[in-house]
Amino acid sequence: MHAPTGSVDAGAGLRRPAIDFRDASVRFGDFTAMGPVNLTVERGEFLVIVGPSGCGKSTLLNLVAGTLQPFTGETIFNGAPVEGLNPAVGYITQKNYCLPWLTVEGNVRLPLEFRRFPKAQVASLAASALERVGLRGFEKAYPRQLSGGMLQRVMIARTLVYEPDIYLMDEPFGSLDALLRTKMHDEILHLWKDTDATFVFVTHDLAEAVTLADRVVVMSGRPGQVKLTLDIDLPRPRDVVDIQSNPRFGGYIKTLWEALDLN
Ligand SMILES: Nc1ncnc2c1ncn2[C@@H]1O[C@H](COP(=O)(O)OP(=O)(O)OP(=O)(O)O)[C@@H](O)[C@H]1O
Repeated sequence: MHAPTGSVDAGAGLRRPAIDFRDASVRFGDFTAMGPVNLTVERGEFLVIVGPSGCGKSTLLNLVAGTLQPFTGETIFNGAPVEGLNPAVGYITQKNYCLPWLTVEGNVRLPLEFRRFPKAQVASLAASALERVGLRGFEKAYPRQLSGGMLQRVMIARTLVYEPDIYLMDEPFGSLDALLRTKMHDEILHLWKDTDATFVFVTHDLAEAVTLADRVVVMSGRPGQVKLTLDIDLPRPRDVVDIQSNPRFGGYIKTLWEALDLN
């Protein structure tokens, strides 16, 4: 489903951004949960969002997925407003949404079967997705037989298998231990490098944000608005351990911490 990176808007001669939030706000009843937000996400960008609990980070992702509609403004995705569920989105959270009665392979095949891919293609794409996340040999295992990290890899395989234009990741590694999380950072950076897709990643972990991001957005308290956007000018490809000793790493964390202003 990837549009080629570097694709050109024939009319304007401009590259279209992946997402453009224009004065987007969300209400639940009388209560404004988020916004208004104005934010552009470039194609192929790795954008990380941080902000206090309840400020509307997941809500922002839900606008892109089309599971919510804005109360004011609009969400433009690949040049058109999001109306209804957005099939070009891959959504990964920390929850395990594997179907327990299906094998690992059965879970990874699901999105392709929903999309009515030809049978032969389903088998080969599922095999290659499982290979990419290091789960070859576990095709016939059931979710209950897997560790937390392996389950998270199944969720990633189940997403990358249909090549979404955009990965929405809502604290995907929040439930993993620190060592495994570091390993997953390495894997996610490889995945990002190997695709043309855009990544929007929500976290509460500032080191995770700086390790992964091209740009970090700090949201204010509820109703969350964009308080700061910070370019992370650290070299790529990144070694997820070595990068932490880069002299700029700590400075970025301090800037983000001060912008969060949680006191
Ligand atoms: N379906 C809903 N109905 C009513 N209120 C909601 C609904 N979904 C979210 N909210 C409220 O909207 C606000 C923003 O929620 P959201 O989950 O987007 O925040 P968040 O920044 O992702 O939070 P956290 O960091 O704790 O995950 C919260 O106050 C939440 O309680």
